[in-house]
Amino acid sequence: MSDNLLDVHIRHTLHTAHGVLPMEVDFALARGQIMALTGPSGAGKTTLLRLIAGLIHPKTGRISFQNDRWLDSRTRLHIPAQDRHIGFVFQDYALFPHLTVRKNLLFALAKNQSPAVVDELLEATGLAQLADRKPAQLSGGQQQRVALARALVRKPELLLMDEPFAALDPEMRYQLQDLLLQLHRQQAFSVILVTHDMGEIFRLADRVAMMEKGKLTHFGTPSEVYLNEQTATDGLVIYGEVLTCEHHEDTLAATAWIDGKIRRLSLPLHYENQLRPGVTFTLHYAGGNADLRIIET
Ligand SMILES: Nc1ncnc2c1ncn2[C@@H]1O[C@H](COP(=O)(O)OP(=O)(O)OP(=O)(O)O)[C@@H](O)[C@H]1O
Repeated sequence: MSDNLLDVHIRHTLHTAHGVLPMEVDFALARGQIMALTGPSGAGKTTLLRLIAGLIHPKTGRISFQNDRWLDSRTRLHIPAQDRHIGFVFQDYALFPHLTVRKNLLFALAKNQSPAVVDELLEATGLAQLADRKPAQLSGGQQQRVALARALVRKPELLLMDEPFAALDPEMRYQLQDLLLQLHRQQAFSVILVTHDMGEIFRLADRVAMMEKGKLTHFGTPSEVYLNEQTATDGLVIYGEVLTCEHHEDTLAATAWIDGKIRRLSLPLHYENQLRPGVTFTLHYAGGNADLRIIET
């Protein structure tokens, strides 16, 4: 069996406000990986998700999933969306407003599938106490938990998420990212996640695909894609947000979002407990002495 879960080669035409734009996308996603799909508005990110899901037909292309072919324009093969093993999560939750949380999940069951999975997911997503409420009686974060649980009812091996946490406040976004990572560890599905949030990319993604005007311009790990300059910070007072932090021999190697760029910082080990991802800080770094102040988490 191939290590690639998903293999995508698509040629399509985007009909933009400024005219027709050719879309050309080729990439492979390995089993269990989380891929962030990012890039400016109108680049074609949502269209790519819809093409992978089978909701729209490309002009030409091939898509394989595990050992199955979902699409092959040469043989006119097009497996319909409902027969591709995919879960979907959108920014606006897209829940049925007239159904309770439990019924929203039950509605997603496949024919002959045991409803036991619904209770498992309600438990795993912390929704068991809210199962009899309707979506309007839930916060945005709770509604997105329901949407995530519902997307996992059929135990998909691929989850497509279109800016799923963008409408949530930072704390709720962080909680939902954690929940996604936890479910991902337990169930080992792969994810393609459209996001503009740099913290989210570094926190969640194994791979980043950057898209512009219908084409992938960069593909690689977050560090490969974003970290192409090292910064001398000696003597500077800087303000930033921690993205990652890990031991590197006898120092802490952190990446941080500073002045609209990703920077690499080398800091004394004793800051380890303070420098968690998501923390914002000021740092005065001079001659090997770093004076770090945490602003908020
Ligand atoms: N089915 C389609 N076929 C061809 N073109 C489309 C289709 N759907 C949308 N478009 C056009 O393709 C362009 C890209 O749209 P898309 O929604 O994929 O961008 P996006 O990168 O997701 O942007 P955003 O970040 O704003 O959501 C837009 O100009 C849009 O009008």
